[in-house]
Order: sequence, then structure tokens, then C-alpha cells
Amino acid sequence: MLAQARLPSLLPRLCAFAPRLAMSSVTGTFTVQQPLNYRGGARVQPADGGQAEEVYEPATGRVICKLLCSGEKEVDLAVQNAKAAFKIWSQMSGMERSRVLLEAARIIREQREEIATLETINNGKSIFEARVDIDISWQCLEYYAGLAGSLAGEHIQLPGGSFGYTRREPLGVCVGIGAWNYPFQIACWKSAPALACGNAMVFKPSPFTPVSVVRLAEIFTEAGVPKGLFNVVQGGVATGQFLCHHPDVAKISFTGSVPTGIKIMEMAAKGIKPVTLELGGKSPLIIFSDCALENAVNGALMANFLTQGEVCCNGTRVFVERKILDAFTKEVVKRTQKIKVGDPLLEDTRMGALINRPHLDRVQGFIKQAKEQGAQVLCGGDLYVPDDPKLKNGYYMRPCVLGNCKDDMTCVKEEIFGPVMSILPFDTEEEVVERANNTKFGLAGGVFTRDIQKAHRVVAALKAGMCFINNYNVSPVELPFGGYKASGFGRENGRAAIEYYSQLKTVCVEMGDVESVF
Ligand SMILES: NC(=O)C1=CN([C@@H]2O[C@H](COP(=O)(O)OP(=O)(O)OC[C@H]3O[C@@H](n4cnc5c(N)ncnc54)[C@H](O)[C@@H]3O)[C@@H](O)[C@H]2O)C=CC1
Ligand SMILES: C[N+](C)(C)CCCC(=O)O
Repeated sequence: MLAQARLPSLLPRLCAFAPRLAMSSVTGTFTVQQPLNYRGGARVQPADGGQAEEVYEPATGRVICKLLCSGEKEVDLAVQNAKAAFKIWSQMSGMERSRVLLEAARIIREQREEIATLETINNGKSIFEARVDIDISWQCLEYYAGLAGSLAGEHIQLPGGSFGYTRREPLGVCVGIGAWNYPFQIACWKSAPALACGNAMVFKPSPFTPVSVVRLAEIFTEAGVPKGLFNVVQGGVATGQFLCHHPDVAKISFTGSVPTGIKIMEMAAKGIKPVTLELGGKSPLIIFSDCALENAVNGALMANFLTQGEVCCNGTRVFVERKILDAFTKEVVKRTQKIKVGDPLLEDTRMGALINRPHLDRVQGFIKQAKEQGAQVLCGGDLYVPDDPKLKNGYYMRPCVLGNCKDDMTCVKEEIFGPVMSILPFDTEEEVVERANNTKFGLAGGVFTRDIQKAHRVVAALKAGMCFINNYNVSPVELPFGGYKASGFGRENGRAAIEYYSQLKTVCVEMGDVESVF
């Protein structure tokens, strides 16, 4: 209802973008007709490739469009466009770039509802959450717009009045390769620092979620970036490989799984290209008995059930001090059972549909295996079939809490990437820190306690790149985000990301005569 009620104010812009969306921001009606590649400042059909993949609306299982995968020629055209735009953009001052990025942020804010709706339709997450994603996206652009004007090097004095200075220079054409869980936000987390530093970008979203990133490309053009500065190519493995192997690509920033991350790094190694890898996780959330229980329960829900549990930094191993195990478990199960699953475009829905059927089956497989290995399903875990007939073929399940878990169970060791929380009791701080770190991953971690010394001591001991004290999965764009160990390296967000989208040139200046040793 609310989605329909909003329509009149959105109509003019929606029609300008995609005529069908105006009539169809109701689940089960949206289709995409326009090309999904973006090159040289416009939507284009790919020049080659052309293998078609179906793109789904997870809420209904309906095909919303066919994706034409970009071939080698199309990838090359996108890179050449980016190269040409780079020449203009990299010569502009930081303040000039800042103004364009701020305008892009403003347009995203203005179109928040439309972009969030696109994201919900293509990803399956609730509209409530998609709006938050879009807010984090424009905040990211604003943040890097703010930094663009003050990117600078150092001035170093040398003997005899000589001196040196450093210049922070862009890398060139950067490639962004994204996952399907936060399509628009991932594209912003990569493009905002890249563009602020003076780079151009060719972005490839996941073939499951190709739609919203093209909107971002249109917004950049509308905001005033040179045509070709931000291009979108579409496709899966083959398209990604063409990008990574392209000799004119200077850097690859990848968000996705560990196995793909390894392949990206191998391809990058051949061209000596720097990489940023944002990979998977199996993060610990440690709940001490002296916590504020209600906050800890809220934190555990935030750590596990955003975006149907399809979040890389989720705290899926919930370690609970044995003294409060029963009280915590009872409350967390009660609250999980209350999560409203269903049509993601409805205002009161808090969990939508998983990305696709194979992924839902995979998550179900993990739950089945957990039961076989002795875990106890305390709630959820079963498929959910909404009453609304149009949702019958959607990919829904009820959020799941597993009790009686042991550290060596598959559900505790492997990333499930679905709404499945594993509860693990512990007795001492020393023991829990060791168990928390006993994983190949190291993306995130969290601690709930009222004891500030213990909180800082424990996060200092966690081998993870993003730690939370008394909260979880909040994402202020001012803070760097990224992993330790198999969760990758490089950082997104915060000042730190500048390091990964720029290179330092040192200039040594002689003020005297050259004293030759020859
Ligand atoms: N650390 C982080 O920030 C995040 C990590 N992830 C991780 O991503 C995974 C889920 O996302 P998926 O899309 O299933 O991951 P994926 O690794 O299958 O695909 C990610 C992207 O890489 C592309 N790709 C696949 N094979 C490629 C190849 N050989 N060369 C170049 N590109 C290739 C895909 O088309 C897609 O765009 C989970 O493991 C999750 O933890 C997801 C979101 C955030
Ligand atoms: C926004 N946040 C923190 C919930 C998740 C961001 C990382 C990801 O793309 O999975």
C-alpha cells in the first residue's frame, strides 16, 4: 500500500528512467527493458558477448530481464572510454572533483526511494533496509567529496636548502567487481574513493543484481563527471576475467567469495596490479554475562539477520557466557520468531527473500547438516511460503537459531551466508578469545560487556579487521572496513581507502650544484 501511495510524487522521475517502474513498484510487476551496459555516458547494448542470463526478482521467482554478458570487445571499449575520461578527470583539482561527487550524493538522496525500490526488487531485501543502504551510499560519496580537496603529499627538508615532496596521484583505470548482497552500496564504496582520488572506473556487478549500478552510472553523468569516467559492464566469470587481464587496468577492487578472491589475485599478479579483496567471514560475537542483555540480543539480531543473513561481516558464531546462556537464548529465539518475513516491498517486512533458489537450497543444506551433526534448531530454518499467491515461487525461509553447537560443526566453521545463527556457550575470557580466533577468516568481531577494560582487551586480542563494542553491523563511512587473514586485505571507507586508490610520487629537488662522484 505504502509503495503505491508514494507513487504520485515519484512519477516524473520514474518515467524518465524506466517507464515500467512507475507502474510497478509493487512486487511482481517490474521489468527492465533498457540496456544494462553503460559506456561513454550512456546505456548501450554490449558490442559483443551476448550470452543471455536470466535475472530474477527473488520475492517472486519471476524473470525481470535477460542479461547480455559483455565480451572481450565490450570490456575493451569500456576500458578505453575510462582511459579517455581519466585524462580529463585526473587533471581537475580535488575541489572540482568534490563538487561533482557532492552533486551525485545529492541526486542519490533525491532518488532514494526509487533506488531503494530497484534494490529491493532485484536483491530481495526489505525496502526498510534498502533505504538504509542507499543512505550509506550517498554518505560515502559525501565523505570522499570532503576528502578530495585535501588529498596532499608531504614536504621534506633536505640539507643545503634542498627539499623533497610527495604527490598523491591517481592510479588510472580501476576495476570494481561486486557481490550481489549490497549491489548499489558496494559500487559506491568502490567508486567514491576511486573517483575522489582522480581515477576512472569500470564496474561489473554480480550477474544476479545488474540493475541498480546502472542507475549510479546515470547519476554520475548527471552530476557532471566526464563521459566514460564510470562505466558498467555486465556478466559473470568470463567478463570478470577480461577485466582482470586487461593491460590498461591499473587496479582491481573485488568484493566476493574467498575462492574467487584467490583467482582475482592470481590474475592481478600477472599484470602486477594492486588488489583490494573484501572476502567472506565467519565472525565471532562474544556476549559476556555482565552485558546489558537487551542490547546484546539486539546486537545478535543485527549481527545475523540483516539482508536475510547474506552479509560478509555477520557475527554468526555467537559465544555466550554460560551463566546467561538460558536467558540470552530464550530472548534471542523469542525475538527471532517475531521477525516479519515476506513481501520485501511492504513497509513492515523485516526479512525478504534470499537471492536465488540454488542459494536457498545451499542454506537449507547447511541446516540439515547441522542437525545431522547434533545441533538443535531452536527456531526457524524451514522454508516459508507466504499467503500472497504472487510470492509462492519466492526464495523465503524463516530465520534460524541453532543451539547445542560445537566448534567443529560445519555450521560453525563455514560461511553460510543466510539467516542462521549458531549459539556457543563459553566459560572464560581466555577460552573464548582462543575459540573466536580459531578460524581461517578474520573480517569482523564483536563484544558485549559493561566492563570497558575487558571490552578493549578482548577486541585487541581478536584477529579481525572490523570490531564492534556493544553494537554490531553499523557502518559509519568514516571508519575503515576490511579483513584480516582469508577475509582479504585493503580497506574500504575511511581515510585508509585513499591509500588503495592512489600512488605516491616522490620528487627530490636540488637547490645547490651537482657534486658528481665521477
Ligand atoms: N568482505 C566483504 O565486504 C564482502 C564479502 N562478500 C562475500 O561474497 C560472497 C558472496 O558473493 P558472490 O557474488 O556469491 O561471490 P562470488 O565470488 O561468486 O562473485 C563475486 C563477483 O565476482 C565475479 N566473479 C566470479 N568469478 C570470477 C572470476 N573468475 N574472475 C573475475 N570475476 C569473477 C562474480 O561475477 C561477481 O561479480 C560471500 O562469500 C561473501 O562473504 C560479500 C559481500 C561483502
Ligand atoms: C553494511 N553492512 C555493514 C551491514 C555490510 C557491509 C559489508 C557487505 O557488503 O556485506
